[in-house]
Amino acid sequence: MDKLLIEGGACLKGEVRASGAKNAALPILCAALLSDEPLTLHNVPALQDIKTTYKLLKQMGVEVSPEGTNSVTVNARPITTHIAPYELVKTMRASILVLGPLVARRGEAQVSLPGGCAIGARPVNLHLMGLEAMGAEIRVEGGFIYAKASKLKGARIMFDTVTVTGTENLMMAAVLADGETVLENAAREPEVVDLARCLTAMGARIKGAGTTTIVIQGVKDLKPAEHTILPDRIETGTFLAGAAMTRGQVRVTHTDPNLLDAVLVKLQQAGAYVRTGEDFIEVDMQGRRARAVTVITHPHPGFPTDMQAQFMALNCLAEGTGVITESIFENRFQHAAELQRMGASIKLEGHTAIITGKESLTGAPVMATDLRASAALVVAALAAQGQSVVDRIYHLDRGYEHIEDKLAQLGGRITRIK
Ligand SMILES: CC(=O)N[C@H]1[C@@H](OP(=O)(O)OP(=O)(O)OC[C@H]2O[C@@H](n3ccc(=O)[nH]c3=O)[C@H](O)[C@@H]2O)O[C@H](CO)[C@@H](O)[C@@H]1O
Ligand SMILES: C=C(OP(=O)(O)O)C(=O)O
Repeated sequence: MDKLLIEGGACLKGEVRASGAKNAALPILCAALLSDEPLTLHNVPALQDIKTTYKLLKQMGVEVSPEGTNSVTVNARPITTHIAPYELVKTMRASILVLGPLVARRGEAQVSLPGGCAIGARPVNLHLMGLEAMGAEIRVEGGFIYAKASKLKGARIMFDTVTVTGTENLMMAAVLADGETVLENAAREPEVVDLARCLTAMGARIKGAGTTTIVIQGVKDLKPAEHTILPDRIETGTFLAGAAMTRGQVRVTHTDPNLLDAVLVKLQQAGAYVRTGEDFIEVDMQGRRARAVTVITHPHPGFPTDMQAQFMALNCLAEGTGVITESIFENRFQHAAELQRMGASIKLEGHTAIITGKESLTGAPVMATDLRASAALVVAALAAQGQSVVDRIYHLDRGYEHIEDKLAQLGGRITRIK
């Protein structure tokens, strides 16, 4: 299993390009299942989750070409099976996103309950409730979801919790349903909006994406389309947090500052000078130590839970005491114990972490427990004194494109050990 060897004491400086967003590319690849016409995508990040999705689609008979480049054409004219097997689905949360499209297009789906980051129970009851409201018969048995509907019907669906993939799954299912579907208390994440944009380019009729009410008028079929995946706001934020922790100056290009409002406010509160342009963000700490910040995670446009671990790492080195409250996932503080191994002072009280910043952290062997926890450990190790080995980085490879190359480009001393 690969590890990262990191020599600490870095001051991250320079320019780095943001990749396309994992959490937009994955649902959009699944959206290709809705159409028997080709979908060409650009800015697709080279990630393990993307490779897994290609495997999943290909075993359904879908053509994906050329693989391994940032532009790809997905052609789902043939769908030879409606089964998403456990071996492929177990590693990746987003694989649940084949459920809606398969039921809509094939009238049938058998999808293993999904894996992904172990940051909470992560049930899919709202996805299933929505499909049932649209007329599907659902049964969960032996770790699989079985769904059947000769033709989905438009429905009014009220989510009692904001769910990103739940909103995406039902939006996709509704695209080919009979009549109108209204999704209330829908997720407003930029990745939901990007999916809606792509579906619209494919001929879907969707209004309200980016608000809490999304209205979809079902259409009979879709047409060939082309779409560019939006920039990864979490990858962008990770590099910016890394700059703040290491007292450096980093410009992330090919990104969009409008996607990161809540994160940029916190970086400013931490004492960073933040400059933005149409497609770049620059954080400059001018060699100063960050101030601790208080963060509460919320659905978009609130502070993203996917940036929580990186800000905990930032607080570990900041001046003063910062409080971090995780309100989305019940088990998303696993990085705290690993940061403590590096000398951090963190007190956990239920959903809250109280962090008293230290002047420095010390390198240590640490274990990456989930994707963003891994990212937090990597940036903490870059800022720490001495050497760290970050183990179990397969999580990191699920969601960060060429992370060691990008961080090395910014002056980080980081090597992958095979
Ligand atoms: C592939 C992808 O896009 N992953 C993102 C997506 O995950 P994901 O879509 O899995 O997260 P959700 O938005 O669904 O989860 C939010 C909360 O709702 C709960 N819930 C969700 C569905 C459901 O049927 N029942 C239920 O109770 C979850 O347990 C969680 O407490 O949004 C999360 C929240 O921004 C991000 O951290 C993930 O990076
Ligand atoms: C939690 C995440 O991923 P997933 O939903 O794929 O587990 C993430 O991207 O931070």
